[in-house]
Amino acid sequence: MEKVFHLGLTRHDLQGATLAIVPGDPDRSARISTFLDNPKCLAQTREFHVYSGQLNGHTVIVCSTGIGGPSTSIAVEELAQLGIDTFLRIGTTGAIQPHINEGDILISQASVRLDGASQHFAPLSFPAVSDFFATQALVNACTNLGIDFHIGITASSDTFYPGQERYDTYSGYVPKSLQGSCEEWQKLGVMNYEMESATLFTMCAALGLRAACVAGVLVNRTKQEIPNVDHGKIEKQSVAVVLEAASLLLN
Ligand SMILES: O=P(O)(O)O[C@H]1O[C@H](CO)[C@@H](O)[C@H]1O
Ligand SMILES: O=c1cc[nH]c(=O)[nH]1
Repeated sequence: MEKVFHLGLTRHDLQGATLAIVPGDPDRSARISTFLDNPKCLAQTREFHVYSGQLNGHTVIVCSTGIGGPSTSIAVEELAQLGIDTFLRIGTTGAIQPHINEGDILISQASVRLDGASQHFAPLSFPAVSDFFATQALVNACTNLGIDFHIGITASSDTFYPGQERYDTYSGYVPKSLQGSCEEWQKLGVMNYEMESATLFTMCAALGLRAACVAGVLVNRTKQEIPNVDHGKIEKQSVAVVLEAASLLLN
């Protein structure tokens, strides 16, 4: 059986799994796996930390994507070759609407394509839209767990600094084309910034795969730039949501 290029795994290793939970952070992969029965580390290569485990008797994969579209596209392409057709991203994010609080849960219905990788899958006129049923599962998961959430549009950028209009303390430089972009997204009702959903949604929609995205808010950028929150607490809630959504989709 053929191994895929980066993950170095075969279909046999995934034991028939069809659903993957995809965080950005490799360490989050390991933490999520501890909530599965019989967790097993399948691979740790570059930013891709891959685990398998059982959720209500179904095999589930957890695979970190690293930061940004290019590595996300590799993880998704290779997991799809191994039999995965459903991708649930669990991330962290920065809110840009004043009514969204730190610690809130955001579900991305669709994303503004501020990335480059998605254009390798479909032209910019093609929407970065989540899968309706996978997103509905995230909504139902929040309802079942009694967790409040916001659902809406996410701006998904290749860069953390200029693409999210951050004026860093080194150069303070954001190119003209991105100056004022945050205010524009705010006016258009965009909830937040993160860095993978545009690639994930576009490529999955283009390739006939299902994708959804949930994120915990680390910072509200209308109030401050540097997070001052308990990351563990925020992660705990979003992990609970993604695991419940995975259970709903698998049953
Ligand atoms: O916490 P993760 O899943 O990595 O998500 C967010 O955090 C990273 C930036 O700090 C980007 O990957 C962004 O999308
Ligand atoms: O503001 C933020 C916070 C987390 N991740 C992002 O991409 N942006």
